[in-house]
Amino acid sequence: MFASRSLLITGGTGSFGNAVLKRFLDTDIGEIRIFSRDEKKQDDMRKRYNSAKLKFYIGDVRDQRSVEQAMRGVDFVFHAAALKQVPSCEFHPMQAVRTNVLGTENVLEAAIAAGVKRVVVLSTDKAVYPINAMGISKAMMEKVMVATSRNLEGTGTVICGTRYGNVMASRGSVIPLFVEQVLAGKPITITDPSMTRFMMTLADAVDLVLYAFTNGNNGDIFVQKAPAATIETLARAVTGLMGQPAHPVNIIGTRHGEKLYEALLSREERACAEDMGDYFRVPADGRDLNYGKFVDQGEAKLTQTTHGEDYNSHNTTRLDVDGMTQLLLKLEGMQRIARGETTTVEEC
Ligand SMILES: O=c1ccn([C@@H]2O[C@H](COP(=O)(O)OP(=O)(O)O[C@H]3O[C@H](CO)[C@H](O)[C@H](O)[C@H]3O)[C@@H](O)[C@H]2O)c(=O)[nH]1
Repeated sequence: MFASRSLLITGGTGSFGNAVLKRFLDTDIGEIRIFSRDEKKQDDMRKRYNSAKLKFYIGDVRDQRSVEQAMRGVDFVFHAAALKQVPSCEFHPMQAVRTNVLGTENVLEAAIAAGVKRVVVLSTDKAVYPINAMGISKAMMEKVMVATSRNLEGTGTVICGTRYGNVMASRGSVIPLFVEQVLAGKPITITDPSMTRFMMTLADAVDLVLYAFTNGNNGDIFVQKAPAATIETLARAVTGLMGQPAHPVNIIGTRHGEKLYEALLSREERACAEDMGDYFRVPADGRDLNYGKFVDQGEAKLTQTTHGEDYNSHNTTRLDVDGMTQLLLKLEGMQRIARGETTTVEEC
């Protein structure tokens, strides 16, 4: 399937890029291009993988020329470059617009011009009913992807997207923080014990992108059906695994820009989504530039949304402490923590 093909990963030095790489390096893929701003991380990757298939491109999705240069001769693109931190986007919303919205436009335009066959853009549950600048910019990114996809007839390029929830133990996230707090003998800081989050492993995130890559039509957005847990359950599972079930807890309150629960599908999308087993597919709501569906045509399916529910971390399968513990044990870092062999749990 990939024989002699070229794959470009924007933001490829991050944990997602590394996880995708590991999946692809042993296939018959011709080359994998890592595109990012970070020369130090690129150098680390070059040494770590020591593979002739890997090619490194210093650039920024904001810089159209750097994107165009990296795109020449590419067959497939995974667009992971983004500003993902809620607080920094909240303070610098235009930076989120530049990277997440305009940067995505640059990537899509360059991909179409270079005749790339398939592009998958990565989004987040925070783009659904967004309340913070990171989520709003990702929601706009999705709109740019869908609008661009309507114009692709005759180009041979297919672009689609994925949304995922919290990737467990990603850098700077709550699981490594809880582990650190337990090891330092400090109380665990819980925002709101009843807050829920979808729980996905990095491997799940890669599977989802590969599913979209294989099955996506123009403008589709894919989400994975994922379980969720309350933060209280998560904290209990972490402390239990570390042999400290009675570790003290400090309730600190909800942080700015944060929701009680996240949604992977809005009510309106859920009414139109196709159930693909482990995944939902949200098709683009118009395949051409006829605005009728937005102006003077209705759709019976959408009427259901009056009564329907979104797909969110409060109404999906709920993990109890045992279930959460089993999921945590899928992470190698967490297995080592449970055995007392290491002090760091971060993925990659
Ligand atoms: O000290 C803390 C910190 C966090 N939390 C809670 O733990 C959950 C997860 O928090 P994270 O900071 O791990 O994750 P966020 O949901 O805030 O956002 C994360 O997931 C996003 C995707 O949805 C982006 O990838 C983002 O960069 C990443 O930080 C939240 O309910 C939060 O309230 C606590 O209880 N105590």
